[in-house]
Amino acid sequence: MTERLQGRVIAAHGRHYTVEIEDGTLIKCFPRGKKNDAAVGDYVAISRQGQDEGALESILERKNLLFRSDESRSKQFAANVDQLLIVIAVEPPFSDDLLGRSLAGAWSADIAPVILLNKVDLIAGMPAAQERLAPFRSLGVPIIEICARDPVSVKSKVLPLLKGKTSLLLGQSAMGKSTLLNTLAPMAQAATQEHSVALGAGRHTTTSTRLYHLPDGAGDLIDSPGFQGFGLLHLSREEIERGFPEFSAHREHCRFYNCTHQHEPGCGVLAALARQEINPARHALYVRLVQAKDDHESY
Ligand SMILES: Nc1nc2c(ncn2[C@@H]2O[C@H](COP(=O)(O)OP(=O)(O)OP(=O)(O)O)[C@@H](O)[C@H]2O)c(=O)[nH]1
Ligand SMILES: [Zn+2]
Repeated sequence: MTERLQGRVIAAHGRHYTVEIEDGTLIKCFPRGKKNDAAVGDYVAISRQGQDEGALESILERKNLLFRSDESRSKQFAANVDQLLIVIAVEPPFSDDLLGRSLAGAWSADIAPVILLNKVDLIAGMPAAQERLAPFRSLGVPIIEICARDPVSVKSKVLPLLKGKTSLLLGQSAMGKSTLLNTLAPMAQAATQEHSVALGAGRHTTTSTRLYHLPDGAGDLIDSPGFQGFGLLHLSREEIERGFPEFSAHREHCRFYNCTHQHEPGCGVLAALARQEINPARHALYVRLVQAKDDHESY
């Protein structure tokens, strides 16, 4: 007898998925057919076969789907995300490019980004970090200062943001993402190590994407491996443009309806750039993303 159920994908390991059903039971599911390409966070219909195995029958409608990319391809990795938490640190220096890409990726998928500035106990580095964050602050992105090692700081500043939401945690290596996750969800620690690779000296790094429930119903958190890109190659130019909300008021002044804001005469965005109302680094990132997409498509 097979039983039809619905659940949520909480982990993906190559060809099989861990699906959590309503009563909390974890069911190991294999996709039926080839096109059931589910991502962590997906709500799915399954048919249970035995106590803890089943087949993934279909993916229920998604609110959004995020991709990650390397040089050669984009791969979907998280679905139904309400909020993107981007962990950066006072030290080592974070990448402006990656931060800008993460923000563009979030906005293009209609996800609210929040920057978590970690290691604020390293006070000597604070002025420089604040200066580098100024352009992002002026875009209106909330910047929360934390010390991931300190449970008091994490509980008072991060927990309130998470209630009732699925948040995706993203961070370059060494920013303190694992430390934050372990402070937020102590039970996640064991799981992290189980799904991780030892790097020597007892250090572990995340190798697969996983959804954790925070204690006391505080929210759901998706952790993913350190990232190089934010899967922006699959976006259309219009979607990339949505990743730059500060362009939208100026775009209305473009002479051509299909203006790409790179070289066109009468471009409202370029005019705003010339008046220093748009940050040059942000416009340069936009151009890089559009050109990378064009190169990718003609490849
Ligand atoms: N001073 C200080 N150091 C911290 C803080 N949070 C994390 N660290 C240290 O920063 C280093 C990197 O932290 P991790 O949590 O391993 O970083 P990660 O971002 O998960 O990095 P990967 O595992 O490479 O993905 C470790 O040595 C931590 O002890 C903090 O709030 N203050
Ligand atoms: Zn334009």
